[in-house]
Formats: sequence, C-alpha cells, structure tokens
Amino acid sequence: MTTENRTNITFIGAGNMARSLIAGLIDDGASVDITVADPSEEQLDIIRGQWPACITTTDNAQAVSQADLVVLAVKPQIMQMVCEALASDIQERKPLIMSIAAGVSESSLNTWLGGLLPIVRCMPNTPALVQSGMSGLYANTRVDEEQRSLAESVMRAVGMVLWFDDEDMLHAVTAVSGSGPAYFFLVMEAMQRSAEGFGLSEEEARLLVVQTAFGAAKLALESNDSSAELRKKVTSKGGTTEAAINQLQASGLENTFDLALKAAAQRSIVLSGNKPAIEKS
Ligand SMILES: NC(=O)C1=CN([C@@H]2O[C@H](COP(=O)(O)OP(=O)(O)OC[C@H]3O[C@@H](n4cnc5c(N)ncnc54)[C@H](O)[C@@H]3O)[C@@H](O)[C@H]2O)C=CC1
Ligand SMILES: O=C(O)[C@@H]1CCC=N1
Repeated sequence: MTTENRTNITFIGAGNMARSLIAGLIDDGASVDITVADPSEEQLDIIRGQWPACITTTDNAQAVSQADLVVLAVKPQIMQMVCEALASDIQERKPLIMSIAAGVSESSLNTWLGGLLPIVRCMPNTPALVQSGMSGLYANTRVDEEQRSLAESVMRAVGMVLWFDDEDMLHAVTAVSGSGPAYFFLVMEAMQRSAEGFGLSEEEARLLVVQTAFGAAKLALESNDSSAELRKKVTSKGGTTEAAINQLQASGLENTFDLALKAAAQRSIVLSGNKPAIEKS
C-alpha cells in the first residue's frame, strides 16, 4: 500500500479484459493508482483516451516496480515469456500476483516468476465491462488475508465473485462463466436472424432479443425459482413456447450445450498441461 492507503495496481497487457477491469475499478471510485503496460502503443492509446489518470508504458519491468498487485492480462500462449522476463523485478518486491489467463496453473506462474510468490488465479468474463461480471478465484497458500481481500475487491468492482479451494475447478468456471457470454451472444445472434426473417427491422429485432435476454437473466437472478421452473411458467400447454421448446429439444440442444462446455473445459485443461479432477469423474 502507498502512504495515502492507495493501492498500486499494475496491468501487464491492455487488452479487452484488462480494459474491462480498469473500467470497473475507475467507475467504482476505488482508491487505486493504475499502471498499464503493453508493447502496443495503439492499445495504450485506448487506455490514455479513456482513462487519462492511468500511467501507461511499454516497459513491463518499469510497470511492476511500485506495484502492490500485478494483474497478468496477456494471452496464455505468451504468459511464460512475459513472466520469465519479469521474474527478477517481481522477486525484488514480491507483490501479489493475479493472473486472469485461461488454463495457466498457479505452479507454472510461480515457477516462471522465480518462486515463493502469493498468487491468485482468477477467471473473469467480459460483462465485467458493465460491472456485471462473474469471476472464479483461487488463492495459493502464500496469499494472506489482506491480499485475498485486495484480489476480491478488484473483482467485486466489476461484478460477483466465487472463491474455490480446488484450483482444478477453474476449468469448470472457464467453461461456464468465462466463455459463457459467447454462448448467450450466439443464441442472441440466432434469434436476431430469425426475428429479421419475420420482417422485423434490425433495430426492432435487436431490442426484442436483447431486452428479453436481459429480462430473463434478471428474473432468474432475483427469483427463488429454478431456471426449469421459470421456463415452465412461460410454457402454456399446447401453446407457442411449447412448440419452440419441443423443436429445440428434438434437435438436441441440451446435449449440444453439454458437449460445448466439455470442449471448453478440455481446452482449458490442455492449455494448463495437466490432468485435473474434473476430467477424472
Ligand atoms: N476475453 C475474455 O472473455 C476473457 C479472457 N480471459 C483471459 O484474459 C487474458 C487476456 O485476454 P484478452 O484481454 O481477451 O486478450 P487481448 O488480446 O484483448 O489482450 C492481450 C493484450 O496483451 C498485450 N500484449 C502482448 N504481448 C505483451 C507483452 N509482452 N507484455 C504485455 N502485454 C502484451 C497485447 O498487445 C494485448 O493488448 C487471456 O489470458 C485470456 O485467457 C479471461 C476471461 C475472459
Ligand atoms: O476464449 C478464451 O480462451 C478466453 C477465456 C475465457 C473467455 N475467453
């Protein structure tokens, strides 16, 4: 922490997810000073344009020199190279490390960064951009209570948080909520195309589809009913919804979703290079 009790947070990588988190932290009025490092001036220009108070640099090592928390927000494929290049600077200060990369294990991060570090792995999702994110978190044993609450407060600024004691469960979180927004967007795309096929304009179709998706999600969040019970309440016997649901079920929707989520979890397992419990069951 700095003397004024402000927290120095450094983002390594200024892409979509980093921007979602920065937006949430700034909108939330969090007491933080943010530094962002990225080799792309184009990416840094977006940060400077949207949040002039952020310090930006193309030098990762310089960016971590004052950090209390380093958020690793680069693609999994380059994480090893980025971490190894930062190891000596990180070892000097030993800040809390938070990685948002899919499928990169805590033990790999710890090894690449020189060892004995407090590390939180986090799997957020893009609705963090509108402070409606869902994040799964896992902390290693070197993370103390203060660091745990720092990591949680960053992610709470952009949505809801669930902690897991078993790191392997982050494969499931990745498959469900990390990648999940894309599944709903695909359903919305399909509904929009079909709506336009009825002769509705693009704007009319978009409003009907998106507001319906929002309303369904809000109702599911606020209701005590399960999704199955809420669905039954829309479905009149012999009515229009039943006709649609019968069609969706006949074409194997539930099985397709099951296979899709398993493919996402499997990809997360492959990226991490190990065999977690979720695969053994
Ligand atoms: N997009 C999503 O929905 C989610 C992504 N994630 C994870 O977040 C991480 C970032 O993903 P996105 O933001 O979508 O990717 P992105 O491609 O938008 O951002 C990655 C950023 O890293 C920068 N970069 C490249 N080399 C660098 C280096 N050597 N040092 C510093 N920065 C470097 C790139 O210029 C780019 O700005 C990934 O590990 C991904 O697995 C996690 C949850 C959801
Ligand atoms: O597709 C990906 O690999 C990342 C992780 C979860 C969402 N996007």
